[in-house]
Amino acid sequence: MSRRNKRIRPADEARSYILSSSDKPEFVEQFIDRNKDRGVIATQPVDPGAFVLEYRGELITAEESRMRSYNDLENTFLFEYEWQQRHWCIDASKDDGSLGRLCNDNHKSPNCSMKKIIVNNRPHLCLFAVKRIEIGCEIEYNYGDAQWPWRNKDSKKQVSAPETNTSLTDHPSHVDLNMDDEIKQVKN
Ligand SMILES: C[S@@+](CC[C@H](N)C(=O)[O-])C[C@H]1O[C@@H](n2cnc3c(N)ncnc32)[C@H](O)[C@@H]1O
Repeated sequence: MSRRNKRIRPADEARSYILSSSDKPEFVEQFIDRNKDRGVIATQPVDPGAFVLEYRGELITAEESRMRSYNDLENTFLFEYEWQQRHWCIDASKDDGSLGRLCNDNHKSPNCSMKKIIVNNRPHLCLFAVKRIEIGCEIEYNYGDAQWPWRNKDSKKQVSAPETNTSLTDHPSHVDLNMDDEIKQVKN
């Protein structure tokens, strides 16, 4: 008798967490350091390709996001992307207790990447592992090409003091207009 592979497909797992608006219990929020403040840590090993977390927030058009007023810190919780020839934004500026919005930037060797995943004809953003992630490792992805101040070693001190940090203004949000990994969800 052939053994059935019961491992859930990453896209199906993503869909089920999207629909239940919940996070996988094997990830936890943790204080990282003075510069990053909070981040997200794996409490179980994660296989390459596995679904990690949804970047949950309010789905609005990019035009709408430009009409709203955000402070510099809130701006870093906006993620702009393209879907069906339109520009969209996930506004995760409100702290809803979800973990995806707390994952920090790593443009050199991220362990996750962001993908669009379409559920009930709405584009969601989810993090998937690009390599094995060991217990205790921080979940990190590449915020995109903007000149984020923490990427410049000289601006380290400035980033650690958000109230005086005005350098984010020129780079208001994560922008990934070329994200080509789209997972179309067809299962209902
Ligand atoms: C989307 S939030 C991530 C969650 C944030 N760490 C928190 O505690 O709310 C983006 C902010 O995290 C910090 N951050 C993200 N990646 C960082 C990094 N690699 N180094 C230093 N700070 C980082 C910056 O302050 C940035 O404004």
